[in-house]
Amino acid sequence: MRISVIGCGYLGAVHASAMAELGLDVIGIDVDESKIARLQAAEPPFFEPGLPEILATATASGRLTFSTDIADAKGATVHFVAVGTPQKPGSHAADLRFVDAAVEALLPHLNPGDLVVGKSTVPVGTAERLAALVEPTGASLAWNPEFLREGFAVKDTIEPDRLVYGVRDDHAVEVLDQVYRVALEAGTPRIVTDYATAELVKVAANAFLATKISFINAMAEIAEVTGADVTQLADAIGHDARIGRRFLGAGVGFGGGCLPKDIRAFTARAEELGKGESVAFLKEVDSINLRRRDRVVDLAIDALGGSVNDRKIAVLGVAFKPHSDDVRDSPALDVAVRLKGLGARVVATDPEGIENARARHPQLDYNASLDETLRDADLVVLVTEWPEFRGLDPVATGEIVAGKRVIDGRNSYDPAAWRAAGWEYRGLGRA
Ligand SMILES: NC(=O)c1ccc[n+]([C@@H]2O[C@H](COP(=O)([O-])OP(=O)(O)OC[C@H]3O[C@@H](n4cnc5c(N)ncnc54)[C@H](O)[C@@H]3O)[C@@H](O)[C@H]2O)c1
Ligand SMILES: O=c1ccn([C@@H]2O[C@H](COP(=O)(O)OP(=O)(O)O[C@H]3O[C@H](CO)[C@@H](O)[C@H](O)[C@H]3O)[C@@H](O)[C@H]2O)c(=O)[nH]1
Repeated sequence: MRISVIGCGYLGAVHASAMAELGLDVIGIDVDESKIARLQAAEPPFFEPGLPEILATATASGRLTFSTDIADAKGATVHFVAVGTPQKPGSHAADLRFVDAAVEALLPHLNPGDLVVGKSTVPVGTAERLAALVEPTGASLAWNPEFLREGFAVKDTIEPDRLVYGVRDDHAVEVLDQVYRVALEAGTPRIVTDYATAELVKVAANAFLATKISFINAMAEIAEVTGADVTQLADAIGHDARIGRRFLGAGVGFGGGCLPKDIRAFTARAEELGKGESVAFLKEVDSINLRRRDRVVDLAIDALGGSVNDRKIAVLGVAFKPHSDDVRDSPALDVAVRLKGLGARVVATDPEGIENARARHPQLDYNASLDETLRDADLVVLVTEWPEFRGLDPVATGEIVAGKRVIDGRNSYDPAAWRAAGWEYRGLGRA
C-alpha cells in the first residue's frame, strides 16, 4: 500500500516514518523546502526520541521518500492530511488556511477510490465541509484524529492506545484497517463513528487533560494560602482509581502546540454553534493555567526582595515539556521572557530547545551548559523538568550559585533536601 502524508511537522514526520517502519510505502510532502531537504537527508527537523532511527531505516530501505511537490501524492491510495491548525492571529479560533490549502492542492491528484484521511485537529464540522470538495473526484474522506504525545510520538504512533475513524462508508473502514493492521492485530481498540464525533473526540480529550491540570493548579492556589501541600493532595486523590494520579502534576501549567490552542479553538467553535455556555469552564481552565506563570514571576520578585532588576536568574528549561524541543506556547519560555522584561539578567538553558527559543526570542541569553547557566545566579527557576534538572544536587549546586534561592516550577525537588543544603525553596502549591 502506498500512502502520502501531507504536512511533515511534529505529527506528519513521525506518522510518515512510523508507517514506513510498519511496511507501507510512504511519500511525505511539505511546503517547507528546508524541512524536506533535512528529511530527505534522514535528518529529523526537530527533536523526537526514536525518530532518527526509524527515519534512517525507512529512507535507506526506499520505503520513505519526501517531496515539496504535491503532484507526487498521485498514485498513493491513502492521503493523510497532517498540516498545522494553529490559533488564528487575533482570535481564539483555529486557523484552517493550511488544511484548506492542502486539500485543495491535493484534489487534482486524487484518483477515484482514494481515501483522504484528516489527522490534523480541527473544529467540528470541518470534515463535512471538506468531504464536499473531495467526493466529486470519486475519492472519499475520513477523519482519524491523532493522540500522540511529543517525546513519546514514535511509540504512540506505532502502539496507539486507541484508533478513532470518523467515516461515511465501509470502504474507508477497510482501508484504515489495512493501514493500522499491526496495531489492530495487537488488540488496539478502534472506534468507528461519524465525522462530528471523531472531530469532537480529539478536542474533548485535550479539553479533559487541560481541565485536569488546571484543576490541580487551582488546588495549588488554595494550598498556597492555607499552608497545604498540593503534591500530597494529588497523591491522595490520585489513589482513587476513578481520578488517577496522571496529569495531576501541579506547576507552571500546560503549554505546547496543542492543549492551549485546542481549548481556545473548541471554545470559539462552541460559541459559533450557540453553545458557548457548555464549555465556558474552558476559559477558566485557560485563566488558571496562565495565572501559574504570573505566580512564578511573583515568586521570583519575592525571592529577590522585591525586584529582579539586574539580578542573575538561571532559568532551567525553555521547551514546553521535557523530551521535546518544542517551544510553542511554552510556559518556561514565557516566564524567562517576562523576567527579562522586568530587568533581570536571565540566562536560560535547555537540552534541546535553545535553537527554537532563540529563533522566537533572540533577546534572551542562552547557555547550553547547565553549570555556566547556574554560575553566580542569584536565583534558580526550574520550569521544564528535564531529568538533568531534576537530578541537580542541592549541595553541589549551592557551591556554584551566588544566592541559594530556588523556585521549583514543576514541584520536582524534595524541599527538605534543598532546605537542608541551605536553600530558600519555593514550590507551587507547597508551603
Ligand atoms: N504535535 C503534536 O503532538 C500533535 C499531536 C496530535 C495532533 N496534532 C495536530 O496535528 C496538526 C499538525 O501539528 P504539528 O505539531 O505537526 O504542526 P507543525 O507546525 O509542526 O507541522 C505542520 C506542517 O505542515 C506544513 N504545511 C503547512 N501547509 C501545508 C500545505 N499546504 N501542504 C503541505 N504542508 C503544509 C508546515 O510546513 C509544517 O511543516 C495540528 O492540527 C495539531 O493540532 C499535533
Ligand atoms: O500533570 C501534568 C501533565 C502535563 N502538564 C503539562 O501539560 C502540557 C502538555 O503535556 P502533554 O499532554 O504530555 O504533551 P503534548 O505532547 O502537548 O500532548 C497533548 O497534546 C497532543 C496534541 O493534541 C495530544 O495528541 C496528546 O494526547 C496530548 O497529551 C505540557 O506543558 C506539560 O508540562 C502539566 O503541567 N502537568
